[in-house]
Amino acid sequence: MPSYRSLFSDLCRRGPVRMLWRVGGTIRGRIFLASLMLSAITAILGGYAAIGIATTGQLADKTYDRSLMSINYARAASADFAAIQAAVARARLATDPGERRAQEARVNALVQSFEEDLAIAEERAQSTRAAAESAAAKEALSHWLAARREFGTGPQTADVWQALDAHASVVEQHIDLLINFTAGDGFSYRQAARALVARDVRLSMAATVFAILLSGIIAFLLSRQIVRPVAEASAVATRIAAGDLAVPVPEGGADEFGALLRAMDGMRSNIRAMMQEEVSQRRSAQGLLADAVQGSNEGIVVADAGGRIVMANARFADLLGLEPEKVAGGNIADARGSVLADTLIAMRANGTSAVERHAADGRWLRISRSPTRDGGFVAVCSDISRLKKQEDQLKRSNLQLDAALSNMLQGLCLFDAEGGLLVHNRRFCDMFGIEYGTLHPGMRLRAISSVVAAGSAFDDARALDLLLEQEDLLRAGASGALCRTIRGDMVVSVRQQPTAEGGWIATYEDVTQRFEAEARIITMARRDALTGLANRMVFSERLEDAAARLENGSGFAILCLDLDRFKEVNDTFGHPVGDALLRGVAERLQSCLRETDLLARLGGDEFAIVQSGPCPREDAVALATRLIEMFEQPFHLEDQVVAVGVSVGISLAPEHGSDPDTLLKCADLALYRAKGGGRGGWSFFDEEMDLELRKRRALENDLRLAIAHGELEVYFQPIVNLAHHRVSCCEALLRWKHPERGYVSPAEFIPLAEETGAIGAIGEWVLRRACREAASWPDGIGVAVNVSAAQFRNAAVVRAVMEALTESGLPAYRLELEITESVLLTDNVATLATLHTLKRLGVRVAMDDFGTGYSSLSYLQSFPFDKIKIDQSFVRNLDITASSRLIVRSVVGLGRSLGMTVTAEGIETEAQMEHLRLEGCDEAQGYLFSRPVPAAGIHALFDRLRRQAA
Ligand SMILES: Nc1nc2c(ncn2[C@@H]2O[C@H](COP(=O)(O)O[C@H]3[C@@H](O)[C@H](n4cnc5c(=O)[nH]c(N)nc54)O[C@@H]3COP(=O)(O)O)[C@@H](O)[C@H]2O)c(=O)[nH]1
Repeated sequence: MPSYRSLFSDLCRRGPVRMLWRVGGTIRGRIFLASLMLSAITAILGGYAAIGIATTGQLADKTYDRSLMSINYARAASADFAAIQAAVARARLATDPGERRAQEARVNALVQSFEEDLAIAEERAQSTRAAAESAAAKEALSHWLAARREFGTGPQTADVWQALDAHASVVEQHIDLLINFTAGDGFSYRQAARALVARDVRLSMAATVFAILLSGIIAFLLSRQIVRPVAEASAVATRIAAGDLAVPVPEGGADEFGALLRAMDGMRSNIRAMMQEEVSQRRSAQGLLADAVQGSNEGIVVADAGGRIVMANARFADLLGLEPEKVAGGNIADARGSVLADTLIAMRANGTSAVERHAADGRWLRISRSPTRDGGFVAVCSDISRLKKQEDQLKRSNLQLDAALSNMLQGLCLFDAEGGLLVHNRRFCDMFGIEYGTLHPGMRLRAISSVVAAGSAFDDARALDLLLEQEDLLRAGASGALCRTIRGDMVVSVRQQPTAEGGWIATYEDVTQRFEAEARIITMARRDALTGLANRMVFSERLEDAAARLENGSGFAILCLDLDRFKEVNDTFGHPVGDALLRGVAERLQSCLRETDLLARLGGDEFAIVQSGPCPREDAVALATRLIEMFEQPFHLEDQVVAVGVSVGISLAPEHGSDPDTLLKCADLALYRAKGGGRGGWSFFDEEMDLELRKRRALENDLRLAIAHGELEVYFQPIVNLAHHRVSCCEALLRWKHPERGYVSPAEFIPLAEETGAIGAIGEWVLRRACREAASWPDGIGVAVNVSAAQFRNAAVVRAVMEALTESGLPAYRLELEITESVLLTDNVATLATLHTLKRLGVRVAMDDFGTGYSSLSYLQSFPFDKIKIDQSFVRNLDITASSRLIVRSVVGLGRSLGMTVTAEGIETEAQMEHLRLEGCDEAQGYLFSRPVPAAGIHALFDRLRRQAA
């Protein structure tokens, strides 16, 4: 229904008729209009009655209030006038002047009352004539009063009295007329009121009848508008509800019933569409079901009470061994002889619902049969041959699993998600001393513990503890491992892990042997395998402990020990003797110590002691002295008598520092000093060593940057063939020009580079430079490059050589590598392999500084060197010691016999050169020919030497 606001706006816009038409188009609008009309009629009737009552009231008021009041006052005025006349008469008759005055005053008061009463009577008078009479009465009174004053106190004659009476009667006449007129007016009003009431009664009755009639018509029209369509709609709805979806639905108007009927029509159409949809869905579902049944891998049959096949799919026909066409409409009994038909018949007879049958063709069939309400049955037949096969396999697997479980070396328990035992093996029972078979599936760990507590053959509380501990783990839902000792010394490792199904698998392994082995390994990891002493790790720990205790005021000393001549012993007598020596040394050292001291072997022939005590300095001196004395006696080892000494470096804490590393370094520096000061001595660390250490560090830093800063340069020193007086080769010698230090000797920085590892990069750089320069020299001149032992620690030297040759284009035979004994001292086997590789490349290898080491000769045996370089110390002493001359002769002879070139270093004089030439030395190198020169000057040098030779 439209809102009042919209109705009002419609009224304004479209006009009242169109608006009424619109409102009347709906039932609610019609009811609204009818109510409006009835209300209007009631209002009109009520209004009319109110107006009538008001008019009647006015008339009553005029009749009773005004007319009667006017009459009453007119009568009062008449009474006043009578009293005036009496008072005037008494005044006339009074003899007493006082009495007379009193009467006069009374006359005046009465006159005033008369005039007031008359005024009210005039005011309430309903007609002009009554008002005129009132005015006339007042005027007559004034005449009467004037006449009385005129006569005053004159003689009281009859004329006077008559005149006065005449005036008085005029007054009375007017008052009477006033009363009469007023009474007449009141009567007229009464009459008018009666007529009005009679008319209003008639009109009201007529209007009421009219209103009743109108209301009846409206009610009739409304009921016609509402009841009939409702009845029609109800009839249609009833028929639709009864399923008659073809019933015509009346069209209806624009009102609510029209909308209702249209909605019903829509509803009916929807129901019809839905029913059609459902029917089609059901049909398609039936189709799908039929397809599913036909396409099913299971044989499906529906038979009636007589065994007649109502429906069967192709698979059923196949399992029955018949053509599908022959099955449809046939009887199960017709197929007697087939396993399927016989089984179905038998199932019907004995009432079984599911069986499995092995057919003659080897197939396994599973047949399920359910009765139908009509006495028939539905049967489903599946070929379960593969399932059976899998079952067999599963059985076999289970047997194998059982066998595996029984033969497992580990105990095993499998628990489900609720903690109930699923599987366990014999080994578990054996480990816990219970009989196999006493545990049952579903048992929880607590119950298993109880079984163990009650019946374990070992009566071991720790086994019980282990299971209870495991139970805690299980309860916490945590996987983990426990390792406990049970049954005396059996170490059991329990591992508990979740399974994919939410359960747990626990394995129990006897790890006693492994445990012992690990314990041994742990001990070994902390012990030096050769001597049984503490190793570096234990030493470091003790050092840390001692350093941590420094705060309590307890100092300590570190003694670093190094054997003198150990390498010599090793090389001379072999490693077994060297090892035996080390064991003997360890024993002797240990025998000098107190229990609170710790002796460790740090590696090779290096030992160290942490000594704690109240007076570290004095104690350390005493100990160092004792240790050195201990070595005065030789060692008797495997039929060998070996004499070695020991040097001791000492640092003190906190005097020399509190940090373990610093203290160890200090002791090491002190050892260096002790060795430098002659073997078999001891030395304390001092600040000077520290200064040296700092200097060394600064040098290390500078050296690290030397290549990048372009401070390194390669010089070349010629090596001359003594037979032909020709330069056969040049030795590459590294030079470092430091911006502040000036030229730093290679004898100083090369060892440093070797210690810090910088020699790797520096050596490669020298190789490249040397090869590049040599490539520009005459073909017959080679280049010799020094290679440190440190460069042989890995195979990088081979790669570096190959790269240098490739980059420079220098043929390999023109490159000579000079190595010292120290190269072969380290890892002999690996180093020799590297040397052989280099030789296979075509590179020449020379043994440098020959004769200065202990084992030069033995090394000549182990590798086919191309050249031997006699150390310059022998050349220098040629003139001084016969031994030098002998050595030179021997080496030359040795080289010749081994087919090696022999070069003498450090030739400074003609005599030296001549001597060596006569001895048969092949080549010579030294200041006599030239000092090392920069690469830029080498060609000039070649020219000079060529000229000199010529
Ligand atoms: N691994 C590397 N070692 C190198 C390299 N460059 C040099 N060195 C080694 O440094 C040591 C000192 O070398 P240096 O100061 O260059 O001394 C060499 C010659 O200058 C010197 N020499 C040569 N002739 C004479 C002589 O007549 N008198 C005399 N007093 N000295 C002379 O001998 C040194 C050469 O010795 P050697 O190598 O044994 O042939 C030294 O050990 C160098 O090897 C480098 O690049 N890598």
